[in-house]
Amino acid sequence: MRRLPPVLVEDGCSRELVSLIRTILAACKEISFRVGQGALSGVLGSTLDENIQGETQKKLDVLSNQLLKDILLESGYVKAIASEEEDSTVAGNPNATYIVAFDPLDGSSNIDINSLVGTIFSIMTVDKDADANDPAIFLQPGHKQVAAGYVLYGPSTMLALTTGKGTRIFTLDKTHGSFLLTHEFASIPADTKEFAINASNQRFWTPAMQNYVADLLAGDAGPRGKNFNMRWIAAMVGDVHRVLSRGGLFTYPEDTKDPNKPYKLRLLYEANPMAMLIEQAGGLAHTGTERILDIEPKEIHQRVAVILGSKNEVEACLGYHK
Ligand SMILES: O=P(O)(O)OC[C@H]1O[C@](O)(COP(=O)(O)O)[C@@H](O)[C@@H]1O
Ligand SMILES: [Mg+2]
Ligand SMILES: [Mg+2]
Repeated sequence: MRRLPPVLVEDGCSRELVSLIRTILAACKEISFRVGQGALSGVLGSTLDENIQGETQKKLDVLSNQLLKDILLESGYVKAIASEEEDSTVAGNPNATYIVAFDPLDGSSNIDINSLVGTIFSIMTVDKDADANDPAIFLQPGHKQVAAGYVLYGPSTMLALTTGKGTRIFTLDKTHGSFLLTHEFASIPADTKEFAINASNQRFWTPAMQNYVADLLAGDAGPRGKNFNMRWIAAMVGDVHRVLSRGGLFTYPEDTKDPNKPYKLRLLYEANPMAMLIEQAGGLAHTGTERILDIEPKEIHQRVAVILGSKNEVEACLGYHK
């Protein structure tokens, strides 16, 4: 089986980009080890702190963030980083041209129940003379990402990665510490009978989403004429991995539960990298009104509605939003 670096070199990635991706993965291997140690790691449970978004930080959120931040800033490959767990961006090498946005640990509520979590990352470029201290360098639409990926810490540790030439899946060989190519090109089936949504928010959805899900639930007796199955892992990284593996529709739509927070998922380090991975595997990623990768971000922790997955099913869902 092929190791990651030669695969990236064959794709025409620069030496620097390959090194940057390997640097991110070095931190992810350490996170994988800590997650695998579970209760023995001493980092389960919450801290007494909240992040800038008002969410309680888990000890593993903080540790994962520190590992990624330290290794990236020390590497010299990045001009700046943006993280879910950092109030603002953090400057790195002023002469570098890469910037990285990441969700150090996605699915935090799963940590204490030994369920799926992962790390999501997005890599973009900036001018050499751009100001490393200016958060605005991150405000680029997702179609400008040069690479995006996630590492899923499950029964095995897997990497889904795209540099714009398809989406590949690697598995961490823990005996050697290498990511090996185990799925050359992910291809999401256009049709599906599976969807993922947090149904406890149903009464807060827009009428369009209420109608769409009602028709899915009506099954073969309803207008869709087929029965659907439902799954919810409560970690976007796990739900997206299922969609990449066997198709499906995943959505975290707009809701009115908290009038100050109509959307849950973050654009720069959740929606954008996942949208690139999904599109590169033949799927679609939309908000209901626009393609996720075309959104012009206004701030680094911006949230968006997300509807992604199997092409025909996402289009069916969008049909209700017209
Ligand atoms: O708690 P809910 O409503 O099921 O939301 C789950 C969603 O929240 C998230 O866990 C948010 O990510 P973080 O854990 O990084 O904050 C997504 O991964 C997931 O899809
Ligand atoms: Mg997350
Ligand atoms: Mg997180």
